[in-house]
Amino acid sequence: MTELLTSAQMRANEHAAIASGEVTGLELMERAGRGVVDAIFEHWWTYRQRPHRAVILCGPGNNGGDGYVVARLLRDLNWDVTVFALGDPERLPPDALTNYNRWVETGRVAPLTLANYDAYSDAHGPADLYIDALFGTGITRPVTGDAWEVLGRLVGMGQGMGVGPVVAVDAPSGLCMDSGRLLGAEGAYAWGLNQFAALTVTFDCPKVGHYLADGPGLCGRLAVVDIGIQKWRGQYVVGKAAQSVWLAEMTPDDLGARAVTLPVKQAWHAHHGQTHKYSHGHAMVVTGGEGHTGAARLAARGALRIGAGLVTLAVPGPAMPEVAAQITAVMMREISDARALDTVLEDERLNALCIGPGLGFGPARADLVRAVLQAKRPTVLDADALTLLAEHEELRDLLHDGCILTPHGGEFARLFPDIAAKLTAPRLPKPSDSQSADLAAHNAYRSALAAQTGPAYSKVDAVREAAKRAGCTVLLKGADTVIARPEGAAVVHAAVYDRAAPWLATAGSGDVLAGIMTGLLAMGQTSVQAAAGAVWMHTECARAFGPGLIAEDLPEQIPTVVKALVK
Ligand SMILES: NC(=O)C1=CN([C@@H]2O[C@H](COP(=O)(O)OP(=O)(O)OC[C@H]3O[C@@H](n4cnc5c(N)ncnc54)[C@H](O)[C@@H]3O)[C@@H](O)[C@H]2O)[C@@H](O)CC1
Ligand SMILES: [K+]
Repeated sequence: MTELLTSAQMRANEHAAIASGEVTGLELMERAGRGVVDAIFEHWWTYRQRPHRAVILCGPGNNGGDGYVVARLLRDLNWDVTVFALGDPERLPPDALTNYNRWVETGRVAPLTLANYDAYSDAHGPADLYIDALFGTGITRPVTGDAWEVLGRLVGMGQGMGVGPVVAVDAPSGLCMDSGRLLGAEGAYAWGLNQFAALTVTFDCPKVGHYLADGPGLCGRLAVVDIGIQKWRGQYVVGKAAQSVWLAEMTPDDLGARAVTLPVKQAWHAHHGQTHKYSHGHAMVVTGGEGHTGAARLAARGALRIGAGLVTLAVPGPAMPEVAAQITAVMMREISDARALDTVLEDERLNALCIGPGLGFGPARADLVRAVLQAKRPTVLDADALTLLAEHEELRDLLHDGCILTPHGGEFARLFPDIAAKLTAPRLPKPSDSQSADLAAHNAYRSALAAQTGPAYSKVDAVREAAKRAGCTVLLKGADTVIARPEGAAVVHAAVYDRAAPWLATAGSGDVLAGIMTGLLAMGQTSVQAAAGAVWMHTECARAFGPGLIAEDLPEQIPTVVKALVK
């Protein structure tokens, strides 16, 4: 799996590399700048054919330093390059200053002001390429003033004829690379979340913020450039597992994805190498009442298709005919109440449980959740079970290490309202109209904005906090799904960039996900393996099917995806 780094981890890697004496900061900056140019040429072959006109925005730190390297390399290829610099270039850090000095030997730099930028644009019209090298991992507070306004001018670039795209160096400026949240809430830039960079070129490893929240929308596409510092990765080992964030991913030739796909592979091979159906586990999915069994049936199908040896639906008596009419390989047991469920769960061979899809509400359903939790098996709690957990504190007290909670945003907010509030709160609320109209109030807002420092609270922070409180694995769904353990290990699964599958948002899709996860638990995977493997498989199935997908199609794609995986 690919590790996703935070800004602090990236800085630590860079320091370790430079401290080793094997490489200098200046060399790293040169590699970074060259990597950006190479990535641009790889994405737009026309730029390789003849020189074009570029506008480069350079910031006050090393991200700006990368920008000066790019400026020089493009100019060496006879490009017409205009650089706007934020702040006093003489105060740049040493490596960036060296590259600034090299650039000004022959190039020019204009101060980055809105007036200068607009005057240039009026005189020359749109450029062929815009490079945002204002801020990278060193961003500590919202971008304000003219720099923010000029970033707003870049929104939508690349979308008209003859208007060049934006390439972001390391990240779109203002993006918090730990949370994927744009620091700063108002203005054209903040509203152009899906129309900013066409390409973002980052270094060594992708960062967490490239995959969460606003990150993918702002970044456009993501290219990762190797600057030769892999061997210093992970020098920040104190409490490493608890700080690490991994990307759940997989391409056929992507060995990095093994940790996620291996559970699926191992389980699959084990499935074929052994003969007894009980050795592949026995999953039980609890259904809702009459007319509400579809969701649990979908989950059961997912569990069976992924490879659980046996899958049984626990069904209330009156719903038995309805279920019987619609299942074949899945079995069913009558469970009229919690006592009956207790009795059935005395069978230790039932080694993974799923409750919630279509379950319904009320005391009798809460009792079923209690029975499931008291059985202390690896358990997926989804949908209505999550709402019941939110309503009943005594049920939450029964959560154990083998549980996986799989909330979507709304369910998460019901379960962990205070944590959800931190996640959704703007770092500063938008000013009211009257505040905006009042200059003094507006300026006060501006200074409060500028005074905010540090990375924004992220979805990873939130899910880690929730997992710690719940004492079990928590998976918060979304285009950016985050899975976290109580001790802090986290996996991000992002159905973004090349893996976007918006048609996965269809009724019953979550039920299948819960079922695949339960199947993997039955097959002996740990909760993180099962959660990460299931969410990856779920998206792959959607991608394999394509648009037009309905939830029933998902389990039926599993064999195709697994076949490709184990080939
Ligand atoms: N870490 C690494 O291994 C490498 C980093 N490189 C580049 O260096 C960048 C990081 O450089 P820095 O740490 O200098 O950080 P940045 O260049 O991202 O920005 C830091 C500067 O901006 C100021 N600043 C932060 N927020 C601001 C705001 N809202 N308004 C105005 N000023 C603000 C800081 O006070 C500081 O002067 C990376 O993003 C990358 O582009 C590359 O050169 C190569 C290697
Ligand atoms: K940038």
